[in-house]
Amino acid sequence: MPAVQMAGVSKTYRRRGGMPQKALDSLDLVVENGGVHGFLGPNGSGKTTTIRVLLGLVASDGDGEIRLLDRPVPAGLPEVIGGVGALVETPLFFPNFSGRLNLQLLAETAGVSRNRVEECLEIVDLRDRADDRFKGYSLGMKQRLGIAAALLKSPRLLILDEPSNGLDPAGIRDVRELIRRLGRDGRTTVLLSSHLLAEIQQVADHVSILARGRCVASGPVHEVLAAAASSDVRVRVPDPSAAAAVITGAGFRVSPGTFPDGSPDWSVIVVHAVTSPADITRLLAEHGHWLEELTRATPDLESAFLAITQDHPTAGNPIPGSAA
Ligand SMILES: Nc1ncnc2c1ncn2[C@@H]1O[C@H](COP(=O)(O)OP(=O)(O)OP(=O)(O)O)[C@@H](O)[C@H]1O
Repeated sequence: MPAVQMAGVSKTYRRRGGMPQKALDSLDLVVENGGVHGFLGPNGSGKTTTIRVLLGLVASDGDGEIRLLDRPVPAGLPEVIGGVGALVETPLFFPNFSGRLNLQLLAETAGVSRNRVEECLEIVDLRDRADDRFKGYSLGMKQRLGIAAALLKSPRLLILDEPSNGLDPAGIRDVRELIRRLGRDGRTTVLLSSHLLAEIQQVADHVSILARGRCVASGPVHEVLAAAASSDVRVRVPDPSAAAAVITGAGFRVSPGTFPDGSPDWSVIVVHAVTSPADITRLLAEHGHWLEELTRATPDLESAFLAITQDHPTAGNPIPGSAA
């Protein structure tokens, strides 16, 4: 059974005096058990709302079906919430208490043993600093303590909402390493929400991409990349602008390659939606353009993400013509 199943779930925020905002629009999401499932989407695409709905922190519009660890949400939440650990916002800890004491207090409330506190400190690599005061921790250490707190109850599902937000590069690296380790332990399924493509690409096995409150792509990371890559080819010829005109004239859509800084590189032509690369080779040869190079474009997740979300602009989804 998947850890998370959502089918046709919508959520509209209604604010007094404001336009209703449709944050989730008939969302379908399946998170299979095990490993790290990346939940990727631009700001405002509905990631946090999805997590809040899953945890019963906000109510959906009442349509569709939500199941968490195979129990219906919200009715069955009390049965399964003990098996879910979540880091949704920066957790509150006592600044003058040590990391260890903070965890021990939480463990007592949750009926968790002190041994487990030590295990969790070990998992997040904070044992050496466990007796230091929380307020002296770096942001990355604070975040790792938050993850340790979410792990206390040995959850089957760990939900992390943008855990790298605000961290410096070293903090990001440590949190990334930790998530990787957790995904490999075989007991925990990690649902990792992020707008940072590199983060998802480096740690997730599966990814669901959200745009405007809908899931627009889902599957193993390499398959999502391959699907986005399969129809683009990169072409190098001595006279790119004349060749681009020929290719466009034959009905193909082209765009320039990109330099690492994101600026256009017109020495490379990217031809989109190519079923057979041989068609491009023949077309160019017929017009006297001899190929120096033709390769399938293999975008990183960032390009795939942009291509996939291009048709799904985000920034909230006000419902036209309606008043709150
Ligand atoms: N409490 C709220 N009241 C009204 N609108 C809201 C509320 N919370 C979120 N929204 C709107 O719902 C949409 C989805 O927001 P949400 O926070 O779920 O997206 P997100 O993908 O998590 O974005 P971010 O990465 O910026 O947190 C946005 O348009 C947002 O402005």
